[in-house]
Amino acid sequence: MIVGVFGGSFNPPHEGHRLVAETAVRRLGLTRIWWVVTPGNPLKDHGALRPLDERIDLVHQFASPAKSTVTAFEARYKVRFTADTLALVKRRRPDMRIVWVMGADSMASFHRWQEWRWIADNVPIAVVDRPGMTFPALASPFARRYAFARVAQERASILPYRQAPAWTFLFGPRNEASSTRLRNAVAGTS
Ligand SMILES: Nc1ncnc2c1ncn2[C@@H]1O[C@H](COP(=O)(O)OP(=O)(O)OP(=O)(O)O)[C@@H](O)[C@H]1O
Ligand SMILES: O=C(O)c1ccc[n+]([C@@H]2O[C@H](COP(=O)([O-])O)[C@@H](O)[C@H]2O)c1
Repeated sequence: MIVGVFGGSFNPPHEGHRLVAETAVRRLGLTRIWWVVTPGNPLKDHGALRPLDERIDLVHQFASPAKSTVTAFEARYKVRFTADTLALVKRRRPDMRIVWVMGADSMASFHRWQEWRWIADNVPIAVVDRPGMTFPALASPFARRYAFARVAQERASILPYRQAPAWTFLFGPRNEASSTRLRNAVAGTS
């Protein structure tokens, strides 16, 4: 079983998230993709964050792509940092191969995450391109420090079988959608 672990605020979910999930399933050959709805990104202001239950419902309505599982286990197990989330999954499900899935904007600031080197050293990572974020991601401290561990996107399907550190950057169709933009549109500020 090969699972893509795709964490997000999903505040609200949008087509960009769907593209990330579909891209990861197809190009990595995932058995399932878990949409892990965070109780709150440790680096973000939570002022505009909708309640967890509401975001889970929205992701459920939205995460129709085949092979999707929507989960709020971070809240259930009281973990918030991704390193703890991934350590928990590895401990509880040693039978599974996992890949951390994120967008290029997250890769650009990945070096600010708690224990980011532990994540990179222990879990293969797949990054999906995002408009405006290609260069910041590929010039990031993560990309530079782990340049030796990059897997060419043409070989992305071997990533789940590689010992970490291993990561790939998936170019391809991109989507402009953003939760901030959707929230601002609802609030009438854009
Ligand atoms: N349009 C997109 N293209 C590629 N990746 C995306 C896109 N939108 C979100 N992601 C990725 O999905 C994950 C969850 O993102 P998140 O829920 O923060 O959405 P967001 O649109 O970036 O939200 P916000 O505008 O509130 O910061 C992150 O890994 C992020 O990089
Ligand atoms: O662990 C961290 O330090 C950390 C810092 C920033 C973001 N994350 C995780 O990255 C995922 C995407 O977050 P977001 O808010 O951009 O959707 C989500 O699972 C967050 O918990 C994790």
